[in-house]
Amino acid sequence: MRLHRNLVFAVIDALNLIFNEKEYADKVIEKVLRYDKRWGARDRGFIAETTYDIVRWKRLYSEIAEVREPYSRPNLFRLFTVWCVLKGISIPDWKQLETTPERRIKGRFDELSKIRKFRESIPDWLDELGEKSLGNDLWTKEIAALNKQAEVILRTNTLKIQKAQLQELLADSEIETIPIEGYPDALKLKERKNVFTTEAFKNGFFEVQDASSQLVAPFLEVKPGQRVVDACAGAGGKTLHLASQMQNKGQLIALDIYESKLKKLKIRTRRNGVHNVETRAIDSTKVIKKLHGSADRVLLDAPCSGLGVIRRNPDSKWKLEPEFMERIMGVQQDILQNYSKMVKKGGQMVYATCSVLPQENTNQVKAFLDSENGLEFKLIKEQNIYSSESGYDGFYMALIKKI
Ligand SMILES: C[S@@+](CC[C@H](N)C(=O)[O-])C[C@H]1O[C@@H](n2cnc3c(N)ncnc32)[C@H](O)[C@@H]1O
Repeated sequence: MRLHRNLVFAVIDALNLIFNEKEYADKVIEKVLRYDKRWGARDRGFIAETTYDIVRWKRLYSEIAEVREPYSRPNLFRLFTVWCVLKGISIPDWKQLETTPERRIKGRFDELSKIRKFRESIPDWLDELGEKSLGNDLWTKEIAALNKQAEVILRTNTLKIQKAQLQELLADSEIETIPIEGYPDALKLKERKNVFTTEAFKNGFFEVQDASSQLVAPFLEVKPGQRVVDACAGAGGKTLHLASQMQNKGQLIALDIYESKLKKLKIRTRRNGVHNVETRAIDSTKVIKKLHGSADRVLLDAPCSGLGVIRRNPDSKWKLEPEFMERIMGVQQDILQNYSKMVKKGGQMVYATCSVLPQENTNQVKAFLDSENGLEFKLIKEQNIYSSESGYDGFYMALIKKI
């Protein structure tokens, strides 16, 4: 691979913003990709993937290069040099890239790879928490799986098109996909491509949604005509899936504490041809109280550590903090305690997270069921989805019935 100076400089700029200015990686990449309109798909792919790679392996590469935060520009180039050597890319003769002892980099890599927190490039506290929560064997496998680059998975919008038809349509735009067994609406891209510029996307024929996430809406067992509340709807990934499962019939109320996210959801409903969604921002406890005892189905896709989705958000490894974990677990229990009141007798709710930690998952459900508010509820089934077993994101979901 021949390295182009302006693309490498864009990567260094991106790393500076992510590591030193603490900006979000996805936003930074969007910004940096706007530098030059002439860059083609391969150039853009190089910038995005190289930046994500170095973010993912920040701790390992920093240890190898013996550099510390905040990173000076020469030190960011040192991280980049480590990336080149470990990828087997020959280092160009640029003044920014000093002659590097390749053998030393490879030697340090072999040595550090014996220790999980360096090999998997994770903070000490997170490695300790993972091992304590999942046990040594499962955590070792899981964190390795969570460090792999995520594939691009689409969910067919069955309100508009059937999967086979969508597959053909995408093939016409040179996007080859394969169905995934056990995930009825999913298509996996054979090769990473930008799907957002396709006519099929603009026409609302699909959404990009990880395979594990596609299991959540069906777990709630919604039926057309029901009243369904999606209580932590965000920008609506699962709301749209619920709407298609309800065949656009019935009432789907999408709630979130952020109006801005619900606005994005509205735009997506229009593209998807979804007509049965009503959004309401939770700006007081009244919003929930009004819905007490009224919903056939409630989805609690709770805010969480996001540990199950670090394949696609590798910078969250560096943003997560123990204090945040404590706080978010409090929010999760509040959500179970208060939002479960919206379920009517005989109705069902799903509590889900994109985390693999039992503290955020099965323990929260157990604490709820053991509490006074939980007395009228019964656990029907729960599922831990580990990335190391499924090959997709880590998730948890529990189906709970009000008796
Ligand atoms: C895991 S995300 C939801 C993702 C979304 N369901 C989807 O499929 O795209 C959790 C959401 O919960 C929202 N949230 C955080 N605290 C909340 C609360 N107390 N009540 C309702 N929503 C909350 C966040 O704004 C965030 O959008």
